[in-house]
Amino acid sequence: MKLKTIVNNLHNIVNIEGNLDINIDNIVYDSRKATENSIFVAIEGFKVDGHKFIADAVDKGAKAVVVEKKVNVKDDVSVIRVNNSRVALAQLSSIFFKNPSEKLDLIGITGTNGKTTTTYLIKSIFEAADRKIGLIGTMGSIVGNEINKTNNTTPESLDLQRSFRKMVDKGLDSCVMEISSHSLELNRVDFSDVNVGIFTNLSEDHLDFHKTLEDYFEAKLKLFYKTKDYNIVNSDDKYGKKIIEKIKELDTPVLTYGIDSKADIKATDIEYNNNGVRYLLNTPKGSIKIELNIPGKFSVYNSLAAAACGYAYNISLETIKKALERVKGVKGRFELVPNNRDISIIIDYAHTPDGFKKVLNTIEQFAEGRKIIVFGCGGDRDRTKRPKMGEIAARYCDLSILTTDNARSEDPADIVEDILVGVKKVNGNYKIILDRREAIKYAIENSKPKDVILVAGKGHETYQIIGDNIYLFDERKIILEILDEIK
Ligand SMILES: CC(=O)N[C@H]1[C@@H](OP(=O)(O)OP(=O)(O)OC[C@H]2O[C@@H](n3ccc(=O)[nH]c3=O)[C@H](O)[C@@H]2O)O[C@H](CO)[C@@H](O)[C@@H]1O[C@H](C)C(=O)N[C@@H](C)C(=O)N[C@H](CCC(=O)O)C(=O)O
Ligand SMILES: Nc1ncnc2c1ncn2[C@@H]1O[C@H](COP(=O)(O)OP(=O)(O)OP(=O)(O)O)[C@@H](O)[C@H]1O
Repeated sequence: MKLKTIVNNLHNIVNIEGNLDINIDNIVYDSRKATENSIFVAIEGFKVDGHKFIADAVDKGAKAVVVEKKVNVKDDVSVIRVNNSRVALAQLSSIFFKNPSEKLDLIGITGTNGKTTTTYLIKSIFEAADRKIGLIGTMGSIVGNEINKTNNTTPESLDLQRSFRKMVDKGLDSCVMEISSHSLELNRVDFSDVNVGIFTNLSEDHLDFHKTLEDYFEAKLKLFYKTKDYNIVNSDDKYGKKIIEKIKELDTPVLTYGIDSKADIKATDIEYNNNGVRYLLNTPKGSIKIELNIPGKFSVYNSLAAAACGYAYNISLETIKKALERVKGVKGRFELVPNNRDISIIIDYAHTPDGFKKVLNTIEQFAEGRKIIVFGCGGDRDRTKRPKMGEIAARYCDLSILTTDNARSEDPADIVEDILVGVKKVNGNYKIILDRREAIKYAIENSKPKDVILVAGKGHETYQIIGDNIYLFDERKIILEILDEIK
């Protein structure tokens, strides 16, 4: 594609120097990935300034650079100066890949908890309706049978547009994706043509990045001003109510869902058990019984959001029912590990105070024995949530075993100290075992029949990040190994 074709439509240009009549074969935002005839977009990041790597990108063959600052480059390199490199990257990428999101029904889900699960439920509903749908989120991107790991829950705009292009080329007609608050703040989904926006809930998380809960809310809110066809909002959630109030003047219609509030899509007659939930799904077009194979009230919410999305696309209630009922759960989300000790061992990705409350509430609905939790908190991430998670664990559980999560550059013992503040506040019963494998082993060895052990925080992840090293740590395999060792 000619550079001028890309640049002519670019917003926010401050200045252009150099030849635009050149061919561009690639766009990169990481100099290390620059190739012959590429455009390098220099981003001032949180850790380093991409402008420092312009010479590196040019050495590797970049013929144009997009910058925010004045720079000196070789004469044969074109320089496009813009107001905001991240926004420019999003637009360049969309143009370069020929606006692929316009050819997809794009459904974006935002919220603190439930995004991943809801994407999988929607995928199931669309597939049951014979739609061809791709998925992008924490567990990677799925295009047909191909699953690719992604660096972020919501990838950088360039990677996102490339995935959309792939979906269109492979004949998919829709895509469901998680839209993190970071991605909304950092313009990763700018120039993506979003049809439906879904809000699950909002509670404390990521306060290292957003600073206040209000900023976090404002970031999430942006999604609902981008959508064309529907906004689907949880009307039981305090922030969901705020969103409904704010967006009611927009042309995009709002569909609400909930259990306790007046909602368009509503669950009634709910019955919980340790394997799932039954409820009556009520919609403006009628009601139908749902038997979900994922336990907990939060699963009712996630399935209501997914059902509302199916409803928005005119998918029949029978199809929605069939699709929801065939989902057996998502890896690492309330995943039960089979054992013959008559205990329940649950692996769950809950890693926020709200996630903890929800998952422990669910356990309380069926637990007959003691409740034991094994968990740590991530290093180099929001520290404010550590004592809160400690307090919640100690309030709900008979024993909290404090251990290591992805400690990253922090000392695991320091992280545990932060958690301990909350545990001690409510005089919780605790034990510290920093080695996560040993912590899990202790929990299992010291359990009695009917006890419930929740191993929280890592969910689907199969590794542990300690310092700069990534160690293999597949919790489900490790639990099975331990069960074998101690049988
Ligand atoms: C805080 C944050 O969001 N950071 C994101 C940001 O990185 P950054 O701005 O810090 O980048 P940097 O390392 O300073 O580098 C600046 C620029 O120089 C470039 N560079 C760097 C080195 C070099 O040799 N050459 C070069 O060109 C880099 O490619 C980059 O373009 O831009 C990168 C590229 O898009 C992201 O991968 C990175 O996400 C990091 C990995 C991250 O941890 N993000 C988290 C906080 C995040 O976004 N999480 C949400 C999910 C949250 C949830 O719901 O759980 C998500 O959507 O993933
Ligand atoms: N609707 C919900 N409300 C509260 N907690 C939930 C909800 N859905 C799931 N959870 C809890 O949060 C954990 C994470 O769920 P899920 O991965 O679906 O959320 P997410 O929004 O994708 O989170 P992340 O982006 O951090 O992966 C689950 O394992 C469960 O314990």
